[in-house]
Amino acid sequence: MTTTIRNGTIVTADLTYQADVQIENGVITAIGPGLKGGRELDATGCYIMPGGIDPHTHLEMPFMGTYSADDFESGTRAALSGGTTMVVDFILPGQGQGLMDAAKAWHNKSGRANCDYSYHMAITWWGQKVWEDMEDSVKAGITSFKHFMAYKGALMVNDDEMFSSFRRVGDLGGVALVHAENGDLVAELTAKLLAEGNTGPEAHGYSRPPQVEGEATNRAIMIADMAGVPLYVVHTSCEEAHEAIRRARQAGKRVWGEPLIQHLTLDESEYFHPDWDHAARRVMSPPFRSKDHQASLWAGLQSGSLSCVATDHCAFTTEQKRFGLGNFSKIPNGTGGLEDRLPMLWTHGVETGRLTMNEFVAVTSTNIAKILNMYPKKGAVLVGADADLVVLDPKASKVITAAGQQSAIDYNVFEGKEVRGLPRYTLTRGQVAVTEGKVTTEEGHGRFVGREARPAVNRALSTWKELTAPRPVQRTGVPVTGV
Ligand SMILES: NC(=O)NCCC(=O)O
Ligand SMILES: [Zn+2]
Ligand SMILES: [Zn+2]
Repeated sequence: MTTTIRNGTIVTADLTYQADVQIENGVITAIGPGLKGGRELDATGCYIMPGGIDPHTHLEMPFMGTYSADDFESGTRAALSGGTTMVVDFILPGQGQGLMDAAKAWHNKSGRANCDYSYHMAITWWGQKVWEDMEDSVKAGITSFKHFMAYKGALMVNDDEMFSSFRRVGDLGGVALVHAENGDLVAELTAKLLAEGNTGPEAHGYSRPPQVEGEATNRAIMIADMAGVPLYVVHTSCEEAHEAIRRARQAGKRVWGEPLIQHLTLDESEYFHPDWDHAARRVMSPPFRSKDHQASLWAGLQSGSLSCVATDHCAFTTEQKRFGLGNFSKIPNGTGGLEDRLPMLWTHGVETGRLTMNEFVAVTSTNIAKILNMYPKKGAVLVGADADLVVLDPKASKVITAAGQQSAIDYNVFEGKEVRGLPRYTLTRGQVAVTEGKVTTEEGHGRFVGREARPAVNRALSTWKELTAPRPVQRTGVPVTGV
């Protein structure tokens, strides 16, 4: 099956130029002027870009006594509808559960995916079995390992466990990920707020101030440095965390930060809304911050100290959010955004002049493809790359509404926002899944993308560690005192 995208402008992370793109059997086979043949898609006035890659989703995730409402079918349908052609979801082993056992459960769920997907493995407990399974995980193509420094009593791991795990990840050539919030302090602050009668969703933000994120981000960076492992910090939401990442990068450490589209465009005032449901629907961790923090995140994307824009798509219905009526700490944490990430970033990033089009591609697709070692199969418009593409129409606009979305939930945190930069077409491995808002996804079309370990970075880090490791000084002429 041949498809040709004609008359468009190709925009990648480093180039902008006019050319047609030809696709055979899901792969880009030719790029150049005057291509013809097969099914022809007109891209006049549009940009042909690598499809978005969302490195942070939780589809059908067991969490806080329930499951997130979007599964791999509705979640990836929402993704494609908004121009995202790949998601990376988190496998969450239960306490005492083997990593590969949990991976099997995730593979069972993801069989319904409409677009390609990959996984990060969460380290939710520590022991010999986990240490052993981590190698099997890497052999199975799951080479990034997430550590929750928050959610005490549930997913949280302690510093000693994190240090052991980070060293193992380093030895295996993987990447360590962290949810960086100080879980002990969050638990203390939560108990105090509840005891003082602060039970509403606005207290969620007070329970997780920027200091708990800044402290944990800095701690994770230092532990990763000692372990000799590259570190990816998920959902960086505030200047304190960004500052730690910026400083680490300037000092030569291999650290990346990931702001979310929600933190870039929504602020803490949402939690003070008089409607409890409105506020609770926006409860996520870290919480929305002040506009000063937003400015810091935008500056990070502009300067390159922050690398990827994700969603942390973890959507709960209003009914699920109401588990926390009378106690904010029981509101399931998470918001949606898969369908809206690209148009929101285009509108608030490219249209405002904060980002160039090429930077837009870098932070929505190419950077994470490189970090997770799947470039140029993903994240590229190159001959031989998978034809995961978005033909983005910069003039097409819509107003975001829950009624018009693919996600299974009954609201949208971006409700009422007007956006531009919509897909004229979204292609997943060459298959057209979206045509000007009409969604024609195929359940089960998505394939698992296994990733090789990336030992080069880790080898560089461990070579430096080895060179600078403590050594006894060999002295002469000093009397030996024996034991
Ligand atoms: N972010 C959030 O509130 N929910 C999803 C789980 C996580 O990433 O912490
Ligand atoms: Zn998290
Ligand atoms: Zn998450």
